[in-house]
Amino acid sequence: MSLLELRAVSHGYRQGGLFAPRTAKSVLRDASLQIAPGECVALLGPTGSGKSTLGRLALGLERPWAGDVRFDGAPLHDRRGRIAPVTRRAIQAVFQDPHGATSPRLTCLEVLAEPLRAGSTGKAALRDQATALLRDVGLDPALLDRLAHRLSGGQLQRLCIARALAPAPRLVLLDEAVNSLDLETQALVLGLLRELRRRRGIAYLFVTHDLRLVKGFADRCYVMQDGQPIEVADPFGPGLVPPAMAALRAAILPALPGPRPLRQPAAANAVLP
Ligand SMILES: Nc1ncnc2c1ncn2[C@@H]1O[C@H](COP(=O)(O)OP(=O)(O)OP(=O)(O)O)[C@@H](O)[C@H]1O
Repeated sequence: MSLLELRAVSHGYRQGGLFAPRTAKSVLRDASLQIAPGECVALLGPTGSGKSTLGRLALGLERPWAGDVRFDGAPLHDRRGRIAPVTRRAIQAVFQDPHGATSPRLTCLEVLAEPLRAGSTGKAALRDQATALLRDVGLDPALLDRLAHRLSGGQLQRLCIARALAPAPRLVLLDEAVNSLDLETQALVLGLLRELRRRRGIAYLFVTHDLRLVKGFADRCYVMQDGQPIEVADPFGPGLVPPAMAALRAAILPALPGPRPLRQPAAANAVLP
């Protein structure tokens, strides 16, 4: 059984307002996608193709115009439009900008306290759990009382990962979660996410526009094409791929650009037309 399933989902946004006619912008059309427990699924696509929209539907932040979003075999929202607390805790997210996702006024402990508070009693127990979470993401527990915004970008993103882990989720949406990091930190954080998945059996929906990040990280891969996620069996192989995937491949620059063909020098005695 799928952990997360989107079945023939259509969604978009109302546009216009006071001085412009109200219209509907369609973003997802008959979109379907499944993630099994413990699976890492990449969702690729160019900017504006609807990846984050699909992610927000998976988190239950928005409800689709049509179709179903199901978690663990049951509708994500009940008939009154609410999400069960246990499901809410089971689906967490890490976004691109760790500074925007944390308050500059909070210490690392306070950032972690909110998701931990629901499950733990007493200050000492909370501190112990926060310490364990920092260790899990490779951060020194001595940072616990430091203001979160005094951390480096890579450290702060690790703290956001720790916060997402706090409610023991079964699915984590990684929405461009490593894209703002430098290449070396990207590799370290991807390694950490891979290790956490192995240890905790978490499933990931890995949203990115960077095809290079998918290799060796995701089990399966979808690309957004005309409002639908299309599964691509081998994004790096020689077979045919959807045009959106071909464009993402073409966007990857060679690591070391090859030598350019030399121009033929004009002959000294060339006859000009
Ligand atoms: N709240 C909103 N109101 C109106 N339009 C929106 C809203 N959110 C997204 N859109 C529009 O929906 C389309 C898809 O946006 P979305 O953010 O899902 O794409 P994306 O593939 O995640 O892009 P990016 O890689 O740039 O984040 C875009 O045209 C965007 O302008």
